[in-house]
Amino acid sequence: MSRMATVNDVTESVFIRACRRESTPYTPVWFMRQAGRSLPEYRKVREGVDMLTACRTPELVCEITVQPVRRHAVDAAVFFSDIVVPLAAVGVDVDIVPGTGPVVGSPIRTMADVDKLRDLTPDDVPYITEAIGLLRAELGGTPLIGFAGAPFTLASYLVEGGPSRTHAKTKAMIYGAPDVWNALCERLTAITTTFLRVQVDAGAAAVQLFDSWAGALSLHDYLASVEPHSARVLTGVADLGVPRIHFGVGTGHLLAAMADAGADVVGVDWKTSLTDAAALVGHRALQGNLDPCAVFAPPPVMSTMVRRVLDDAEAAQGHVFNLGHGVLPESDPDALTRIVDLVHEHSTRS
Ligand SMILES: Cc1c2[nH]c(c1CCC(=O)O)Cc1[nH]c(c(CCC(=O)O)c1C)Cc1[nH]c(c(CCC(=O)O)c1C)Cc1[nH]c(c(C)c1CCC(=O)O)C2
Repeated sequence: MSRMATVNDVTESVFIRACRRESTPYTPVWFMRQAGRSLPEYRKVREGVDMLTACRTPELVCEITVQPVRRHAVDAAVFFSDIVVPLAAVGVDVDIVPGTGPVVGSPIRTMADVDKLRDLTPDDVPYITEAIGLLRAELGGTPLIGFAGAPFTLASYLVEGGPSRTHAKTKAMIYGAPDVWNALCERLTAITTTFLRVQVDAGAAAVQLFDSWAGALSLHDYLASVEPHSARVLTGVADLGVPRIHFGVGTGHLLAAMADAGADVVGVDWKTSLTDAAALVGHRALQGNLDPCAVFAPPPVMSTMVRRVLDDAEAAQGHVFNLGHGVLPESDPDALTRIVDLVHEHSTRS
């Protein structure tokens, strides 16, 4: 089968094969936030266009998504969008403030607030389908990763009203108003599931569920109040047959639970070694986990750090190389290109 595959068959690409834990000629690599402010060509096309407008402009989304593929020769593209795009599409008053992140005009605190949150339908996001259509033609054999925010990470922005270090108001809702919390997460689960399905239906070859802030929760709270909702999202897209990546930051204590939630690939930040992660997640591929600050290391040190991640990943069957979190805006893009080359060179199997 695979020998018959053409180079344009994304389902047989190195990235998708690694997600499925099949043999690959080398370790595939992409970077979270590879499209973004680290690239001068990104800053140029974003001039005078606010983030949410950019996300709703298919030609711009297509160009920005392809930029890092062109420049770094990464093994996958990640759809240029944001986790709050589906929330804005159902009428939530949310804006993305440069240097801050998502800010919500009327935070959700009560059941009446939750009741105002309506369901997403594919007709709410025609620009997503259109952008992915353009990308399929543009990307050829390079797989496109679609993504969405997991219920907890989305809820945190909605409840806090913006970014939060402690997630105090969100945890107060979990502890003090579990009925409101669960109702909110049920709505977000439906929105997120639809948003992922729209992306796969349009041609995304894999999906990543970002529960970026789940690491702020104890294992007990995660299992009791968050994991069931994320699991419903992941099982809600299982029939689509594309690899599902589940990622969070600071989740060393949650990796087994995040794998059990229904992930094919578990994303790991830089604080947990892939050797330790492999022991926790069982029969799943791993994604990660170079420190995003490795780009600031002198070249020989950076090279050693890349090798260490590849060595640690030998404990896992199936490895997608990535950073442990997103590309920092101040990263030198040439350092990112070097990382791609190093990963390919060091992992080439004869
Ligand atoms: C928590 C979260 C958000 N958005 C996202 C997450 C989960 C991933 C993570 O943990 O980093 C997801 C996201 N946001 C963006 C992508 C693009 C795809 C990629 O290249 O990875 C992805 C995957 C574009 C973006 N989303 C955002 C930018 C920067 C805005 C700009 O370039 O003007 C980009 C490229 C804005 C955004 N949106 C959000 C934040 C925290 C910020 C940064 C605010 C800032 O520092 O200015 C919320």
